[in-house]
Amino acid sequence: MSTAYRDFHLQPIAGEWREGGSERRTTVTNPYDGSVLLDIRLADRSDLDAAFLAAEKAQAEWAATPPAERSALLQRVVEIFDARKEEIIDWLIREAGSTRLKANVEWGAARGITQEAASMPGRVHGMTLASNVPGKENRVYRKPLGVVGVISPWNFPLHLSQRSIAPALALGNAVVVKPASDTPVTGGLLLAKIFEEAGLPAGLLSVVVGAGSEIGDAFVEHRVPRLISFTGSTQVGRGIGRIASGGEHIKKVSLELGGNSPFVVLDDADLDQAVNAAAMGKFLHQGQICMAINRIIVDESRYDAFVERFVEKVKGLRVGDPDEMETVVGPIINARQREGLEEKIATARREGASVLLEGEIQGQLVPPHVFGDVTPDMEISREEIFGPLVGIQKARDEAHALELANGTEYGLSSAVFSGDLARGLRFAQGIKAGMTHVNDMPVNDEAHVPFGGEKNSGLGRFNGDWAIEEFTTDQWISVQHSPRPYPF
Ligand SMILES: NC(=O)C1=CN([C@@H]2O[C@H](COP(=O)(O)OP(=O)(O)OC[C@H]3O[C@@H](n4cnc5c(N)ncnc54)[C@H](O)[C@@H]3O)[C@@H](O)[C@H]2O)C=CC1
Ligand SMILES: O=C(O)c1ccc(O)c(O)c1
Repeated sequence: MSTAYRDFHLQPIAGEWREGGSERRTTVTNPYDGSVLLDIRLADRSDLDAAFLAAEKAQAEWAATPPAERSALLQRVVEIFDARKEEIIDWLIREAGSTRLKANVEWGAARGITQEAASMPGRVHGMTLASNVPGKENRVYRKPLGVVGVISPWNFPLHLSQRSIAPALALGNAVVVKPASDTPVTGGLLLAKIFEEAGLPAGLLSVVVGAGSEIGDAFVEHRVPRLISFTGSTQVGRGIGRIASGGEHIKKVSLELGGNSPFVVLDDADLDQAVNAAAMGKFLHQGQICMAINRIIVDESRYDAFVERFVEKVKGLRVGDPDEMETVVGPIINARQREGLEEKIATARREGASVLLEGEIQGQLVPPHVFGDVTPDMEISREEIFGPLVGIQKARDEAHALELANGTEYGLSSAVFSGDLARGLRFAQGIKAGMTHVNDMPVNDEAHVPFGGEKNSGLGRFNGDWAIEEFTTDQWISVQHSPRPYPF
């Protein structure tokens, strides 16, 4: 059994593990018990420069590596995920406040996208196209972008970094990652250790642990990255989109942003199935998932029955120590997020929502709160909650339910329950979102299926062929086989 990884106070920058150069340090704590996990000196702009320049230097040789060699390396990463599963899960519990249940889900998602990425090197294809110019042959070469900058959030830190890192490397790119300050280990440092153990050549993967406010803009503005793959809030994503597409060094940008998932229960839904899906889709990871249910919309004919069964189900959810298998609702990641949830609870009450379920907040543990008689203009409907709170709205009929479902700036994930699958599919096709699930919760992600949002939930798609599109680019090369006559 390999010894557990250590020295996470150091960062893998330009092929060496070293202390950051900033004057600033950050202390990473366990959100459940407040214990200090590590103290790390942050990276500064010179670290950022070194990381990007080393990536640029190493990338050309990596891109020329035979696809089978790149696939084999990703396969070794999968094997290390298996060998170190308990170590990875333990870090997700201690650093990200994941329940053991969620940590297993996240380990599986990150392993799954790594396995999918291992198949990508052999799936890249160019094409030849006939030409209208006599004697010309048109060739389209599909090439890696070069260096990819990845910025990831704290909620599913391992998977939301890996779903960019693994495909980008598999396709011949080099990568520099900036994880969220709350989760530097599971958001990047742990993955760097795994790729290093798998034999990834030095310089191809750097992790810069720094405050978004200190190195964030410099990261996006830098000359080297050809794509910024960002996952995070819509607010931050807007700024990144502006710099990437409008700064001195224009580059591609992929934005996976906030969500406000509607969970619609039509009048012919199986209520028990809907209640179970709603509980899981709302309270997994204490609701800190971009796809999590943000609004429950129930046909008024089923509202009372749904509320009664849902509240009864949620009352039984275990809140507490994330390390225990039975725990469903663990800690909120930090004080700022918890305070935001306290404000959302107060605002829901002030705006007239009825309290169907509440509980005492203890430390970072916020028990499930359920509000009834919610209207679309209330903050708890309009804004992303990102916590274990939910409001339930009444729909007059199917058309009103669809109007409510589409009535926000977001369009990431969504769900609809109906006893008639054709009806459910028709309803789903009317929802303006990147992802919709009929008779299931909106929290779904499969490594070969396109993941992403519409409207203010972002731009681009992850997974499968969509990742190949995202992390490569086309070059048209024409070959003039016979002299071309020009008019002058
Ligand atoms: N669409 C999706 O797939 C997902 C979206 N999210 C969204 O992320 C949010 C929660 O995660 P947070 O980490 O709090 O989001 P955030 O937007 O505050 O931070 C995300 C990342 O951006 C970095 N950052 C902050 N300011 C920056 C700047 N000026 N330049 C460059 N980087 C900067 C942060 O350090 C972090 O690494 C929620 O809104 C959630 O909906 C979270 C997970 C997945
Ligand atoms: O955005 C998220 O929170 C999130 C969580 C889990 C996933 O598998 C995913 O693709 C996104």
